[in-house]
Amino acid sequence: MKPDKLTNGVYRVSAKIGTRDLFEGIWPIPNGVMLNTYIVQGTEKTALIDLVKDWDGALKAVDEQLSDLKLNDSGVDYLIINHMEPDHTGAMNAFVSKYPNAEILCSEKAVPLIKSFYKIEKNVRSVKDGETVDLGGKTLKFIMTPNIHWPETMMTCAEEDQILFSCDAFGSFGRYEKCFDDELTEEEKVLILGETERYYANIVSSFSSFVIRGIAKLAECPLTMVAPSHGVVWRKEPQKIVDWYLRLAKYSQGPREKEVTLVWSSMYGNTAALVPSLVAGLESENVLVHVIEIPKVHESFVLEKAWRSEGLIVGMPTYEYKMFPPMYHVLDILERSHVTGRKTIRFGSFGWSGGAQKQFSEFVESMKLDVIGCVEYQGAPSEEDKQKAYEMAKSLAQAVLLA
Ligand SMILES: Cc1cc2nc3c(=O)[nH]c(=O)nc-3n(C[C@H](O)[C@H](O)[C@H](O)COP(=O)(O)O)c2cc1C
Repeated sequence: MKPDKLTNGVYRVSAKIGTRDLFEGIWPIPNGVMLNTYIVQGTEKTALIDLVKDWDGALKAVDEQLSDLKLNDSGVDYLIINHMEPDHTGAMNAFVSKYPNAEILCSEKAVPLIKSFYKIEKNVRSVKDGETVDLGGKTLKFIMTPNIHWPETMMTCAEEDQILFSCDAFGSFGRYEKCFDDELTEEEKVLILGETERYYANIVSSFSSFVIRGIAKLAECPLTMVAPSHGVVWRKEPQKIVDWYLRLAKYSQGPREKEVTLVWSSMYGNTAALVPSLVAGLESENVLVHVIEIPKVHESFVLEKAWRSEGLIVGMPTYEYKMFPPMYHVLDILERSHVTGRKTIRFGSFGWSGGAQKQFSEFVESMKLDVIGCVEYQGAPSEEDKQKAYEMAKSLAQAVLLA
């Protein structure tokens, strides 16, 4: 791969990570993910913005592209660390060995993290909100954006070129052949829709209030490009990704999309037997439903759909006096990611005592779910249970449409 030129003196070097591993050790990446590093060359100084970790050949790939830019000869004066997560800093010790005189610029909160993660203290300097550094004809301005995604997070803006280096913010899952949004193939245009929403829901959603605050702060910066550390550079429509992230962040408060996520699990088919009636009830009101079976589908995809949906239907049987364990795990993930306030139905079968509903009630409280109703039955559902489920799903659909 060759470095991608954003504009004169500004480049991206990147690695395309394959599909084998999990992102953050938890989220599947069936379409891979990009790790992007940026270089800004002024007439006097050069800065490198965010690193990669040694993952699936990323270090070698990025190193080769840096050689292409002849950085090995001219050197690097500054390493800008926007965010300390190891996918952007893992190569820090290798960087320091290669460029021992470079100054590392980061937020105040990143300084102790650099020390604890990489044992590096020398040449580390914290910068303040709004502080700038002059590279000679190119000015980098630092904007503190805490908790998008860790507390130490900041963004860097190349002022003259109006390019925002946003690290995790405005990122997407997926590998893309070319660098820019206007170079996406038709297939990639479809891919990036889901992979941006899934990235947001999986990685960023619990920090949505900070995203809303951060985006308000960015209003002062005119943008011609948004350059995140995962995904593509948004050049044709830089505002599109900002507005899209704002919409995703606002799903935390509502209104959300007038859709329902129906997530279910079943050992022997008695809980599953109610799914067609629920789907029919929703479809009778023309409400889009995402039907997902657990644990066959990873919770990453449940979170993506549940994040955008106004309605939620959860079905699971009782298992050892509690919920069927895979569904407990899914609800735990939804709760941690702040999927709150959804209009909700719960359904499921039990054998003799029940117990799933009691445990589910704890999530109702912690997730502030707006419960429309519950259809729970012993063994197989009766025709009456199915009719009740149909009517309840219809009421849910009507409530979703009114939201
Ligand atoms: C390992 C196991 C544990 C179960 N524990 C309970 C229980 O504690 N209380 C209960 O009422 N039913 C219990 N059941 C019965 C199931 O809830 C019942 O078979 C139900 O119909 C299963 O729904 P499904 O067909 O959707 O899997 C258990 C079943 C299994 C296999």
